[in-house]
Amino acid sequence: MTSRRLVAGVDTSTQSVKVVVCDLESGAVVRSGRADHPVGTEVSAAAWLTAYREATADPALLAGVEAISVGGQQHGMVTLDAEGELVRDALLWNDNRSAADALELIDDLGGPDRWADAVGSVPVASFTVAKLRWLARHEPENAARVDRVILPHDYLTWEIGSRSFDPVTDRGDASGTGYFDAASNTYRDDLVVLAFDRTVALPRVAPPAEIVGHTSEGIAIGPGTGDNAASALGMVVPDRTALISLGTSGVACLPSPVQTHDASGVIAGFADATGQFLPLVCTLNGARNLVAMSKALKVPLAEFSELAMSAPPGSEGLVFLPYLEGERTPPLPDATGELRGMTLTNLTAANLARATIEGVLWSLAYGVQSLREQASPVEQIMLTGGAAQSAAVRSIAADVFGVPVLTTDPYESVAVGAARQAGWALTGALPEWSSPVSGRYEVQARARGAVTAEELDARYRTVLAEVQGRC
Ligand SMILES: Nc1ncnc2c1ncn2[C@@H]1O[C@H](COP(=O)(O)OP(=O)(O)O)[C@@H](O)[C@H]1O
Ligand SMILES: O=C(CO)[C@@H](O)[C@H](O)COP(=O)(O)O
Repeated sequence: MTSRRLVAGVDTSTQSVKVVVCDLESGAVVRSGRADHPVGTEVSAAAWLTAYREATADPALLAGVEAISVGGQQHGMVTLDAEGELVRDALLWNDNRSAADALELIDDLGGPDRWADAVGSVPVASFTVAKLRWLARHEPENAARVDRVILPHDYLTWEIGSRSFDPVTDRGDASGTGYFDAASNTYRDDLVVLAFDRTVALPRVAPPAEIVGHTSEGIAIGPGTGDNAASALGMVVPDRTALISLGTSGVACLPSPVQTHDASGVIAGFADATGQFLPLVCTLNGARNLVAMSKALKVPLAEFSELAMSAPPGSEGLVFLPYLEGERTPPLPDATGELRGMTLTNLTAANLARATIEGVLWSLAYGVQSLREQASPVEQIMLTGGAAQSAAVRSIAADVFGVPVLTTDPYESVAVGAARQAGWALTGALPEWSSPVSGRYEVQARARGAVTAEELDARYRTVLAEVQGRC
C-alpha cells in the first residue's frame, strides 16, 4: 500500500490565518489550523508570522507535508529597510488614507484611461501604488528608509522559508500593486517613481509552479499568490461562472484568457495564478455589514439569518447601501451606509436583516454586471468566504444575482487553492481536484411574485446615483 502524499496551503487573510493540509491526489482536507490576526487596517507584518506559528504550533499539523504555498490578502504595503527589517506597520487593502493619493496619481499619469492601458486597473486607495505615494508625502523619514516593498503573501512566504531566499511574489498578486503590467509580465518602474519619486527593490515574479525555497523542515515552498487568485484555484471555477467571496471584502471575479482594461475603474484587470487573468470587482463591505446589523438588532448570526429569510424579496421596499467602511467600488471612500424607503409598516427587524444581505449582495451584482459587459457571460454564481456559510446569504443570493448560485460546505477556498498550487510546484502538473460544490440554489423571486433581480437593481442604482451626486 502506498502512503498518501500531502500538500499544505495558507490563507493569510484580513482577519485570520488558516492552514489546510490536503491529500495531493484528491484535494481532500485532512488537517487544518487557524489563528486570529490583529484588528485594524494598519498591522505589523510580524503579527502574521506570529499568527502562522500559532496556527501551526501542533507539529502533527504539517507532519508529512511535502510542499506549501501561501495565498494572502492583496495590495498591503510591506516596507523593508536595507537590512530586511520592517520600516513601519503595513497599510492594508482596506486602509483608505491613500484615497487622495490615488486620485492625484490618476491625474499625474493623464487620466484613468492611461492607467487602464498601462496596468489594466485604475488605482484606488487599496492599491500598493497609492500607499507608496501616501508614504512619500506623509512620512518622508520612513520613506527614505525603504529599500524594498513586498506584499503580505510575499512576506509570509519569505519568513516561512526562514529568509533563506530573496523575497519573491507571483503574477497574480503583483498585478494588484498598480505597478505591474500583467500583459508583458514586467514591473513598471516608471509608475513606482511617479508614486514614490524613486525606484525601490521589488520581489522577483516567480512562475506559477516554481519551488522558490524550502522551510527549515525541508518542505518545498511554492510562489503563493493573492487570496482571490488562490480562491479561484480552490473553487475550480467553471466557464461562465462568477466567483463571489464574502469575507471582510466583497469580491466578484472570474478567470479569463484576456485582461480587462476598464477605465471606469469598476473592474480591476488582475492576473490569476495560472498564467491567465482574473478580472475582479472588490468592495470594502462584505461580511462585516452583516455582523454589524446583527449586533444592532441584538441577535446572533444564526438568528439574523432566520430573520432575513422570513422577510420577502425586496425587503418590502427597504434599501440598505452597505458603505459602513466607506467604499472602493464604486470609489466613494468617504461614503457611509444608507438606509432608505422606511415606512411604518416595513421597518421591521426581518426587513432590516434581509435588506442588509440584499445590499451587500447587490453591491457585487453591480460588479457582475460589469464583468458580463467586459469579460464573459455569467450564467451562475459560486459563493465562498466566511459569510457564504450564512443560510440566508445562500438562499437570497440567487434572487439578487438573478442566476443560480452554487455553494460549498464550510470550505477554505483560498487555503485549498494555495495547497493546489503547492501540489503543482511539487509535481510539475496542476492537480486535477474535483469541484467542492455541494449545493445549488435557484432564483425564487419571480415564482413568489415578489421583487425580481432587475427591479432590485433599478432600486439600488437610483439610490447609488443620489449618493454619487452628493459625494
Ligand atoms: N454565518 C455567517 N454569517 C455572516 N457572516 C459570517 C458568518 N460566518 C462567518 N462570518 C463572517 O465572515 C468573516 C470571515 O470570513 P473570511 O472569509 O474568513 O474573512 P477574511 O478572509 O477577510 O479574513 C467574519 O467577518 C465573520 O464574522
Ligand atoms: O483587496 C482585495 C482584492 O482586491 C481583497 O479581496 C483583499 O485581498 C482581502 O480579502 P479578504 O481578506 O476579505 O478575503
